[in-house]
Amino acid sequence: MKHIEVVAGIIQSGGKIFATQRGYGEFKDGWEFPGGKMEPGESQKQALARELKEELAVNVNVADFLCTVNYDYPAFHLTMHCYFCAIADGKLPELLEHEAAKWLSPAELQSVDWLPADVEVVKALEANLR
Ligand SMILES: Nc1nc2c([nH]c(=O)n2[C@@H]2O[C@H](COP(=O)(O)OP(=O)(O)OP(=O)(O)O)[C@@H](O)[C@H]2O)c(=O)[nH]1
Repeated sequence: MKHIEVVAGIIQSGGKIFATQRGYGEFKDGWEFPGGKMEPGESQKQALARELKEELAVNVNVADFLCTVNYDYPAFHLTMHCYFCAIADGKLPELLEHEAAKWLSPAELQSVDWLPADVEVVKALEANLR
């Protein structure tokens, strides 16, 4: 089966977490942590900073590792590495590719319809924030 390796960012600001809604493709309308596929030669943290800049025009400092999740979708196996991120310069994300975004408090994390692979990430995040 096809294997996709992705890095995703849990952007934190003012005690809230940034969630984005996919605007296109098979998983359109699902909520996720922004990020994307690694390119050859990149570290996970370099890939994540690049993807967040491309998708959200945001400069982040990639901080602590949260978790790696593995999930079998019908068409591919996903490995996703998740890191906390802080906005580097105070400039908030802009939605260049996503259709919507929300800043969620820890208590609101279950209020959006996460992609299947993200359910595990949200559990790890809730445990980490507790
Ligand atoms: N970025 C990201 N992708 C996720 C998450 N959860 C999850 O299942 N995925 C899946 O991981 C796959 C790769 O993500 P991607 O951001 O590179 O998505 P994409 O297929 O639109 O790639 P593209 O930007 O190269 O067109 C997608 O199928 C996406 O649905 C998540 O929280 N963040």
